[in-house]
Amino acid sequence: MPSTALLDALAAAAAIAILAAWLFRRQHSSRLPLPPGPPRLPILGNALDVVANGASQAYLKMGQKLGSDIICLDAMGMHLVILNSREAATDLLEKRSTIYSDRPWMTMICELIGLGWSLPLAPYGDDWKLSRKMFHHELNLGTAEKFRDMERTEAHVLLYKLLHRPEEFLGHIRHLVGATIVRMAYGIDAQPEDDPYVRLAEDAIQGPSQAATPGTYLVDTWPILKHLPSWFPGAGFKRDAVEFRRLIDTLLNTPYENMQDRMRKGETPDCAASSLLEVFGDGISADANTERVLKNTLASMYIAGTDTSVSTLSTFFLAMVLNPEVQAKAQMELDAVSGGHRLPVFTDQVSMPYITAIMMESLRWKPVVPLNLPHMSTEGGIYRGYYIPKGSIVCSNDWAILHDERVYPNPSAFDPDRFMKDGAINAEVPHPETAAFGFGRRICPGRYMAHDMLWITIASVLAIFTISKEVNDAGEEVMPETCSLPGFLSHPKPFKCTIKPRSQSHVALVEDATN
Ligand code: HEM
Repeated sequence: MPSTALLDALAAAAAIAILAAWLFRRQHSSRLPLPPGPPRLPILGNALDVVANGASQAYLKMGQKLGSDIICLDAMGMHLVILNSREAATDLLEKRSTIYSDRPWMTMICELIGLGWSLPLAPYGDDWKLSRKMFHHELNLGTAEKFRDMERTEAHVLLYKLLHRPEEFLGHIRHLVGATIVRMAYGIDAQPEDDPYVRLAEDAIQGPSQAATPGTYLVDTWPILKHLPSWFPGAGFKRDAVEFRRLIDTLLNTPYENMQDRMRKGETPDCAASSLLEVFGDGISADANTERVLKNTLASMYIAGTDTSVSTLSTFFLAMVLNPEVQAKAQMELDAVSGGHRLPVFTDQVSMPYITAIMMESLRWKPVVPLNLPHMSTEGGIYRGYYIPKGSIVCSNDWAILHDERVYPNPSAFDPDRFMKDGAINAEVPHPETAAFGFGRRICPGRYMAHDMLWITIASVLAIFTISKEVNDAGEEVMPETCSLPGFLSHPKPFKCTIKPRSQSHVALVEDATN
């Protein structure tokens, strides 16, 4: 039986431990305020201030009203921290990336649809690290260049289609991006029209894109609903999840199996899959864990790379419709370099800074992810005297950063000249890629490939075509709407335009390149 003295000592030790824990909590949480936020209601806190659509602009206004570039909504225990300036985003997401690189777990998309394995949604852990290593191996600044030939070929296919069915330009852009990524990831040459792999990939990401938009599914707010049986009234989300999961599983497995079949037959497709199997496996397969991560990595290229690139290219077309003078200036640059006798090549980049500036401005003017993908903190931390609790959801407001008028004067104008100085890109103006692709350890690993795909497509389209307003039956020009569709990824509202080749000799250039 323990002695009284021992019991006293234990009680004293317990009291000291409790006091120390209390002091620690007090020091690290309650004593310091959260970053500023709107007034909090009892129980609900700021739950009613969380914005689903148009969030980036609403949070910027909220910050301006509160006089702070960092704000915090405390919604029933969930802390949502918005970083409205480049400085705050860099300080937290980059300089303190060891603790701001996790992702929140969204019940519908991560668990029920099962996409928690995909790189953009994966928790910050070993699978994520291995997958980033694979991405880096294939798509870093140097290696991404090996995919340039296929990007150029797909740009030529786009030119051919624009020549023959210009009114379907949005579908053609979608095909260009899908075909490039399927070719790059699995070495599958997509058919020019209605390719089954491109179609599969497009179908498969539709449901998850919808599910990633906050507020679409109640189960993300009340995860307990996931236990409802699928026949239960109101449990339609469970039936949706089964269908979405089936498509995602097909996307994960079918193109990979196609690539492996070809390798077993002795083919060596030149693609990310075979190169990764060479480095991380035995050339044809890898151990079960590595192969699982490898398949996830390849499918993540498609899941994360398509809608984002399609959105930027749609923005480019919209900007050309609205800014004929920008287009004319770009064509002067193109003609001065190529004499109008050939299509652009990647080595032209150095002598075509204005084309690069148009690409930069397309990323800035309507950023694809206006409110960046959420990062989650794995530890509590103090920033500028505010306490940011562990488990906070931290989003950089990329729209606010890219529309900061101190950096980009008259930010709502599409003006590539803002990046130019003395006929070259002005290194003093921050490149929009430094925010449009996110921050820190979670920064987009496909950014170099995206840059190349966008550049060659923009240069090729402007070399051959003039894009202008749609003309209606009465012969009047129709102004396109410039608003974006709702959703966490921003897409310009679909619009019509006129796309005409600049001359017969330009038509001939396309025909030569695609015959
Ligand atoms: C214009 C094109 C693109 C834009 C604007 C874009 C933008 C972004 C942004 C903002 C993020 C989130 C970064 C963060 O959390 O801080 C991201 C993540 C990601 N992007 Fe991109 N992206 C583009 C193209 C691509 C392409 C072509 C690929 C692949 C081939 C790709 C693969 C990924 C992946 C896998 C992630 C998740 C990274 C992680 O969570 O660790 N992206 N992208």
